[in-house]
Amino acid sequence: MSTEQAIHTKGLCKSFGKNEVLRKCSLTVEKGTIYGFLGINGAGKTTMFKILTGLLTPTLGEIQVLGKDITVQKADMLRHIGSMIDAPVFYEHLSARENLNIHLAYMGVKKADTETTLSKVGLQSVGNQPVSEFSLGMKQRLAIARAMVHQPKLLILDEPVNGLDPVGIREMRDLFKSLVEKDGITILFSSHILSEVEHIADKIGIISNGVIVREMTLQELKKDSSFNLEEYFISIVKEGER
Ligand SMILES: Nc1ncnc2c1ncn2[C@@H]1O[C@H](COP(=O)(O)OP(=O)(O)OP(=O)(O)O)[C@@H](O)[C@H]1O
Repeated sequence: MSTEQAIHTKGLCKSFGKNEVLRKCSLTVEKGTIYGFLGINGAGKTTMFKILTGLLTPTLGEIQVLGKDITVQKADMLRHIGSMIDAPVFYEHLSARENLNIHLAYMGVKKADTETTLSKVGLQSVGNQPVSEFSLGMKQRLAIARAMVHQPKLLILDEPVNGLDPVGIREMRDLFKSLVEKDGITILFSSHILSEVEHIADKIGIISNGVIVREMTLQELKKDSSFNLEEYFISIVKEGER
């Protein structure tokens, strides 16, 4: 694997019983880039993210994350990955700040700038408030804060802007871009908001029925002046159904 790749999977398969959810998936995310992972409901995005973060074991195939085999060096690797997968769960009676501190302790990180992280996601003024008093969007922001507070090299975010208002979506877009441009982080994310993907992704991957059917940079795709991500996505998905 090239050292310039943050994630590389080859022939990755995952079955739940007789249900083949991922089939021979090859996915490559270059370091310091933003990768948008697209697919209709049930296509296999979350399953892929769970495998990449060690929450699920693949049935077959190779996975390199930051140059290491995640299935073998899981504990070491998790320190360098920040993730947000499924609905975030917090200690509701504790404050946002306390939740971040618990996460840091769990990750074995002694020094971290929780204040700056809270400020980056726009929660600095409510850092002492119990999470039970947070709105859905505030919890989403806190989940993003938790994914990044231990300064990972790689962020894996399943629908990170879900539930955010238009202002929040723009703020998170700017945050993700700055994490990549200033801190050299790599981001793999999924979203059904294709306009958002078009705004920030360098590369997209489309998964259909557990198969990665396309992987292209947006730069390549936009060479066609009439390119429209929504039309492109729908045509690829329909192709896969035929
Ligand atoms: N733990 C599990 N046991 C059995 N089947 C599962 C399990 N997790 C996921 N699946 C199945 O795997 C398939 C892919 O699910 P997955 O959650 O990866 O899709 P997704 O692309 O993330 O969908 P969405 O856009 O709705 O979040 C679905 O058919 C789902 O029912």
